[in-house]
Amino acid sequence: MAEKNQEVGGNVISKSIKDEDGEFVWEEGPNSFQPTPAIVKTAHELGISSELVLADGSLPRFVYWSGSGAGTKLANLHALPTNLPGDLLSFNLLTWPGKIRAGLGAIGLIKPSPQPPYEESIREFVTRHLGVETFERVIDPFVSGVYAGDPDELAMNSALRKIHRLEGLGDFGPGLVSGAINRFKEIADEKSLNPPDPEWRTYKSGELGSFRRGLQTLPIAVSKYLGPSRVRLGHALKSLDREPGGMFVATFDTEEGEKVIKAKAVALTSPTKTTSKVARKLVPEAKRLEEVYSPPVASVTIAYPKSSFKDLPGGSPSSPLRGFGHLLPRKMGIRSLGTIWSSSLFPNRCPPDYELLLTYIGGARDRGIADMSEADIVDRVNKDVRKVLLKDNAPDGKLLGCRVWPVAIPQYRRGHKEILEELERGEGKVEGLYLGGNYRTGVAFGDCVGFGVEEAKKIKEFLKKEGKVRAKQEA
Ligand SMILES: Cc1cc2nc3c(=O)[nH]c(=O)nc-3n(C[C@H](O)[C@H](O)[C@H](O)COP(=O)(O)OP(=O)(O)OC[C@H]3O[C@@H](n4cnc5c(N)ncnc54)[C@H](O)[C@@H]3O)c2cc1C
Ligand SMILES: C=Cc1c2[nH]c(c1C)Cc1[nH]c(c(CCC(=O)O)c1C)Cc1[nH]c(c(C)c1CCC(=O)O)Cc1[nH]c(c(C)c1C=C)C2
Repeated sequence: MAEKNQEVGGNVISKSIKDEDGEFVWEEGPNSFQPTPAIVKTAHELGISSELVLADGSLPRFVYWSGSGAGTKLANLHALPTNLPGDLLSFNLLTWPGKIRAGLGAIGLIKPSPQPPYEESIREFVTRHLGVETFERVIDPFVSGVYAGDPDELAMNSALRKIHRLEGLGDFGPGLVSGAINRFKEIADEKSLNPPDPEWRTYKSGELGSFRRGLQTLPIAVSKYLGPSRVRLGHALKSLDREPGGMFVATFDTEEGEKVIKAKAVALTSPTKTTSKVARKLVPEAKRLEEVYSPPVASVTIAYPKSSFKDLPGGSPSSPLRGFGHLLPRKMGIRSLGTIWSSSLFPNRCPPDYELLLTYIGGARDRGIADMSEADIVDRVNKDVRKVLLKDNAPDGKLLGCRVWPVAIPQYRRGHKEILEELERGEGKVEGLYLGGNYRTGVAFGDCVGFGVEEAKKIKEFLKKEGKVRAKQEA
């Protein structure tokens, strides 16, 4: 394995410090994952199952919405429904007309207008099915909370493809609910065909995962398993060729100068910019990866004393935060995208007198974040957190980390599907080359792990076949 940086994990970076107040553990990239069989299996095989921590799936995801028709809620925080349809009665982020429009659209009693003859954006699809209000108050913040994206640019069939599929999946009507019922049946069938191994850590649907010392535990465990001789840090791939005999020739820039490594198979999981440059000699279609845009996002972690918090839904003075976090719809005019309530999600992330918050700011609709100084970003985040969660007289919090990701999350925009289809055709012509990475696998941490596990099986098969062919040739 070769990696440009001096540590493994890519954008999965977990940090900790101990100071006079106690210990703080935080994330500078992703904060959690939805558990999948591939993650719990990998954790089991690496011997880190006991490090897995699972957050209660019922912790609410809040949306901040003040004024214009929403019912009142403590601190203007509205919990998104987790139990359908039960939670819908108390769900007052939407007005009654908004709820009725969404409900009738979802069950197909308001027939959605036909799909347009071009790739639809998320805004177009959702508005067609569920109405404008659901888009602005629920889906707009959701898109921030997954892609830091622009719902006018993201293509529904690529960015939210599982939901997009529901449109054609239903047996009894055009609504998404009809499709969802069939999808639930498919999921149940898939589960019964591939039951989890009883030795793997079990999890319930809706729970969120991490590791006791943060997400980076997983890539660190992989690199320990491989051992130092097979993990080459500080190796920046600059070109990839192939010898006439079939061996790949990878050339790296390192601190000690240029190094060349030869291999029978190569899995290239670098971000689009690098893959586009390095792979295009062997796969000309990789040039199109230049078109994939990844906006800047900054992550800011600040700890505040528990006494600083307002009265919040589900909170108490000894435990003011109870939830996953809150998202900020663009209509609210608050610059930050949302805040993860890290210490409410996972245990021991900070000393008992504190709460730990991770705020993301920037994204496709706020590209200017890349040009701001860290001090200005932190100042903005502090003001935004104060507005939603803190008492007016709360003292400044303890800043733990601010990291600007200039190229954060690939946007699955219109045309993305076609770029990937071309890439797949090109890749298919170069035996032994495997292209991965979050521009292709899905952006979720779990998607990346799942794709990696499946690709590893293919590579193993390829090397086995290759070994047999060579042995035959040599005999
Ligand atoms: C701020 C942020 C928050 C997120 N939050 C979540 C979340 O809460 N939950 C979730 O599921 N997902 C989240 N994600 C998404 C998820 O973390 C990523 O999609 C996933 O981790 C990407 O993995 P990757 O291996 O494809 O890419 P990366 O992690 O970017 O890895 C690519 C690697 O390639 C290396 N590299 C680059 N160029 C070269 C070269 N020339 N030679 C050698 N190596 C090179 C890089 O150094 C890097 O290590 C978040 C992402 C970001 C940025
Ligand atoms: C506000 C910015 C961001 C926050 N998280 C991310 C960004 C850009 C990145 C991200 N978050 C999730 C995923 C994985 C998606 C998946 O398919 O599993 C990614 C790439 C998970 C996620 N986060 C939120 C939701 C609703 C989801 C989907 C799955 C789930 O419900 O768990 C909500 C959320 N994200 C952020 C905040 C502040 C937030 C608040 C409720 C931050």
